[in-house]
Amino acid sequence: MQPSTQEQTDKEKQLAATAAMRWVRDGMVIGLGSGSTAAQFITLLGQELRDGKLRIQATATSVASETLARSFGIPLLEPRRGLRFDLTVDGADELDDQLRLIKGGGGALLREKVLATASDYLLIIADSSKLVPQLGQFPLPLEVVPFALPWVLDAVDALGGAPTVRPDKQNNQEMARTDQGNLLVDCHFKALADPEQLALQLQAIPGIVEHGLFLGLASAVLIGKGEQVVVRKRGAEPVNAMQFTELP
Ligand SMILES: O=C[C@H](O)[C@H](O)[C@H](O)COP(=O)(O)O
Repeated sequence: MQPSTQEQTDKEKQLAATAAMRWVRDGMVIGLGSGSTAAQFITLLGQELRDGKLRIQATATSVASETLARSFGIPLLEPRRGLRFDLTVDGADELDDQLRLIKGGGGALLREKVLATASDYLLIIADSSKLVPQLGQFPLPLEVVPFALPWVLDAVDALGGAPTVRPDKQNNQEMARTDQGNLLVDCHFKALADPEQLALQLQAIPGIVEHGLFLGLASAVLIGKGEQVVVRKRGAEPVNAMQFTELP
């Protein structure tokens, strides 16, 4: 029997997360991403740590990832000045061949961008459905301060973003809240002709704490496709992850 699309996607996520373990070195300080693919990576990392094969320290990008990391006894570092990460491993909702990303489908974009920016190496792990010719089919998430919501919606509408406020998963009548207590707005631009320009426009709107465009941040992307995992770097041909040698 052929595996379902969901089974295939899950397998590709698992393969990408497994390949990412090649990037991990003993003693590293690691940023832990959020979402289902990052959770696979945290699980593998936790298992190695439990088996005594690895000593690392980490900081998580969401309460959910922190809880998972704690369940394996991964030592967690609180935010502090000067803290940098040797490596952060995270998922993505969409990515293009220039390693531009849309993130925040799970609402964790703010902490994810903070850690991505404080990292020497951001490794993105994803299944093959995430690689697209042009960003924008996946709604672009914004984290928004509740007081500013009406004006943010007006401003995003004026940019053609057809914004919707994300409902809470458990209770559709309520609005979803981020780990910081802010709201999430999803923008339906459909196709992002100029992500860099859009990022500047969004940054200029008061009340938007962060947007889900991650531009120039990813060092490399690991994509599970079928039985293989390929590494993509900006301006380079994809390489099989097992043969890739430019590890951090
Ligand atoms: O806010 C969530 C994050 O940006 C995730 O990394 C992203 O949504 C991808 O999640 P998944 O690995 O579950 O597809």
